[in-house]
Amino acid sequence: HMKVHPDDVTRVLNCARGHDLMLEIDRFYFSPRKVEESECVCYCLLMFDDLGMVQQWQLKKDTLTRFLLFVKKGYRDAPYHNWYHAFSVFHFSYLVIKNLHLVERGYISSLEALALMVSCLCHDLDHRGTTNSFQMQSGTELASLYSSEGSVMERHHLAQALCILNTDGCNIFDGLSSEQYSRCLDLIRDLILATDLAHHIRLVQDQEKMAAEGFDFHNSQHNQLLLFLLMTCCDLSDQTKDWKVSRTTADLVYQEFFSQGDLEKAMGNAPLEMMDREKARIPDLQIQFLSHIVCPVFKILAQLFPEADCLLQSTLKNRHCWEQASAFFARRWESGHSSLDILR
Ligand SMILES: Cc1nc2ccc(C(=O)NCC(C)C)cc2n2c(-c3cc(OC(C)(C)C)ccc3Cl)nnc12
Ligand SMILES: [Mg+2]
Ligand SMILES: [Zn+2]
Repeated sequence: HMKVHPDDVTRVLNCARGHDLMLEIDRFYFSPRKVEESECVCYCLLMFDDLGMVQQWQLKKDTLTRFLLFVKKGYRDAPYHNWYHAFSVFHFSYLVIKNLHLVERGYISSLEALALMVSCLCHDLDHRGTTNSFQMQSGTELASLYSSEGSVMERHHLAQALCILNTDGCNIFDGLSSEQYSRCLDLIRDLILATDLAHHIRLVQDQEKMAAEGFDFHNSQHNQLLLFLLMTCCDLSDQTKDWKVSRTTADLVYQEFFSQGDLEKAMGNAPLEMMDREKARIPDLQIQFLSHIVCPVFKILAQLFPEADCLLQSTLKNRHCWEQASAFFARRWESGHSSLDILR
């Protein structure tokens, strides 16, 4: 099983001591993928501390450090679904909590903010770079464990998160009351399961209705819909950064998709066009993904929080870039070139 060396904990704690947050790390345009891998865990500590979470929830720094190191080790080196994805999703939860003043304004409780941050860190633990339908079609061991309930990968990510929390010296919630502890685990369960795309698609109309009506602080359903919306926004946050980040991320996602497509072909199954490196037209697929999934989500966020309008604008700008790339790509595609190198 995974192991974390005590020297690793000491090294991170020394790095965090007297270290102040990197300039502008708390701005929406900051890209967490710029942080050195060896400094990520230290920055997680600093972000928890910056939001007053360490103080408020009596988080012990060595326990939190050990937990973070286990989470980091719990990710595989898939092209996209790796530790850097988890770190960047976590960083975005820090950004929205801090910049939209979600707790001070009473949109979410401090416990919900803590659960959101921890869920972001753990939400894709031990991802293999393949989709839920791939698990089912190829009858993986995860499918045999979870396929009857659906959300196969998300149930595995949750199981891995609970396993780390139950590892000696990693229970960051041992300063919470038993009632707060069970509430926090319920939230983490709901939030990680909410990262299943199918779950999001079922909820998005209710989230749009909530944004149109205006957030009702006395409606617990609005509180829950907002938490799921925030989770999805964090999971998609690369698309709110500049074009280079947005395009690079798409590259990584399609590396995973095309590897899955190759596997499916080798198994005699026909992959989705999106997963078939011979057929997929990435710019057009990205225009669809941004139009149908990404921009609608950040439109809802911007309707609820005017400060978030810059995020919506970034996703629209990135979609425009893909539209220009698509026109250019179509011309090159016709003349036999197929890689994204033309966009470099
Ligand atoms: C750049 C980028 N392109 C993507 C292109 C297509 C798809 C895809 O699954 N299309 C299937 C059809 C039915 C829509 C996802 C993409 N994607 C994600 C992503 C989001 C996820 O789910 C949430 C977060 C709940 C939306 C889950 C998994 C992933 Cl990989 N993250 N970045 C990307
Ligand atoms: Mg996921
Ligand atoms: Zn994710």
